[in-house]
Amino acid sequence: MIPVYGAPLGELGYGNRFAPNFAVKPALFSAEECERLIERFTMRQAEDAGLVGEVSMPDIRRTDVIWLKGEGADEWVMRRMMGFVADINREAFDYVLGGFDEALQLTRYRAEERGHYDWHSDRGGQGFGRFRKLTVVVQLSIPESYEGGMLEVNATGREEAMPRERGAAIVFPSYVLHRVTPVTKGVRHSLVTWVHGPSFR
Ligand SMILES: O=C(O)CCC(=O)C(=O)O
Ligand SMILES: [Fe+2]
Repeated sequence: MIPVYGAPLGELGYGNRFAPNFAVKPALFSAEECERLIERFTMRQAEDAGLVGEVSMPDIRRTDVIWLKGEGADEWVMRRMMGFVADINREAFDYVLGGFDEALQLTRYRAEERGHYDWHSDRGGQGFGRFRKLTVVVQLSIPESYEGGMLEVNATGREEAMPRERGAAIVFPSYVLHRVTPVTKGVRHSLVTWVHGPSFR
């Protein structure tokens, strides 16, 4: 049973006992796997598989990103995500999903630049951004190794802090507002995946 946070409402007649605002799966990735992904930032000059990008909208967002295509040496990451999303969607969200139409994002937030990402929704924008239905964030860093950098979601008009445990996956509908507060000490890393599909109906 996948733990689902956000009150289960019981059977209300729509065939979905949970319909959660978000869900959390502890330890989707092991400590070693998180470390392996974080290392990509130190190897980045040698990268040829991953696309490397800097994001410049510093008021809204101050992060470094590396894009993983989920192929070759990174295929295991995509496989883990696909299996997990299939399970959590079946158990909790029950959305009609199509696929993983964008690269996976490795994100780094550094205290020295007050790394952060202000309130936003992942839906909209261009291309496949309009078809995002679920967002999955994996906490890659050791919680004690950084301060600030809280992932918060606001699905109901109330801000809720997400767990920080290393390897935990947090899933929410991509339209839900969320943010990462400024990192004030150390570095926070995350892995972000979007799942796409046809419009809600
Ligand atoms: O790093 C995170 O926890 C969230 C990142 C995010 O919201 C995004 O890249 O859209
Ligand atoms: Fe986001």
